[in-house]
Amino acid sequence: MYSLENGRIELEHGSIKEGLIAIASGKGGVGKSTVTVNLAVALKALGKEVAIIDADIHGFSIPRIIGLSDNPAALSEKEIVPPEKNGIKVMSMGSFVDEDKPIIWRAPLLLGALQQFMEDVHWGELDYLLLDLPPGTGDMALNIMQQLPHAELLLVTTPQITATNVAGRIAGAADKLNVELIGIIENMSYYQCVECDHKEYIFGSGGGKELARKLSTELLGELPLIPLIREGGDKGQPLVSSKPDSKAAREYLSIGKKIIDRQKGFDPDKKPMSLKK
Ligand SMILES: Nc1ncnc2c1ncn2[C@@H]1O[C@H](COP(=O)(O)OP(=O)(O)OP(=O)(O)O)[C@@H](O)[C@H]1O
Repeated sequence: MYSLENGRIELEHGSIKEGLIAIASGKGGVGKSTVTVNLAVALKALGKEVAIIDADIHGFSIPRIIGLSDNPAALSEKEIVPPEKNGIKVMSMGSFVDEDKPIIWRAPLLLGALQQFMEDVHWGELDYLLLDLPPGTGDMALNIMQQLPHAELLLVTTPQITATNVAGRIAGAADKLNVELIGIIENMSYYQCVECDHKEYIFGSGGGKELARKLSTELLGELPLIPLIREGGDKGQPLVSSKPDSKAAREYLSIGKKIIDRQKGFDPDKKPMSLKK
């Protein structure tokens, strides 16, 4: 599917220098796709070349959140040019897998689509490739991690105890697959009143911190629950690009910096697998 040379991932039509990051959550609706897009925009603002693969089989929402309307272009059967928005290349498996099909029929197609994306897409020279995983500890998320042994895991959770418990489970499964955990992003940490700035901890507090402690990893940031983030996602104008000076955008930039600062090469002893097409 890819090879490793001089500490970077070499693809058929490009390379990844700094990170192949799988973004996961224990359950749906915690804001994983919203976080993926805003983090990508933050990394781009910090000077990195970034691309996203939308592999969330339960709803391919990345194109909507980033505001992408273009489709990939096929140069030939084995060469695909990805569409771009805000300088970020995006490939959504939704363009290749019929969204009306029940999930059990979509799932097997996804691994084939993932291999095709890694091999046939003109990614160019990337610093980061972010992968929006299906939520939960289902086979899909684990299968994808198994295919991409150099992917590292970034967990998104809300502070709620039920969310952090299931998020912990996916981290445990990743650990068994020898996938490294980068850290935890707590989303919807608190609601901040636009009138008086008062913070309300709607889903409780401290869940992300506690999970990070349990998993011996870092809590990379705590993002507020604010209408601006939801509106940005609905309009296809991610907050980090439309309101870069907002407190939430600055939190995303701080998370992006932490990810960049921890940069280390890809482990040459891990071997990628190829699937039969
Ligand atoms: N911090 C936030 N503040 C306000 N709204 C948010 C925030 N994060 C996400 N949302 C909103 O919550 C909803 C769910 O977000 P999103 O689709 O990103 O979740 P998800 O975890 O990817 O869900 P799934 O995996 O089930 O598709 C969306 O309407 C999104 O705009």
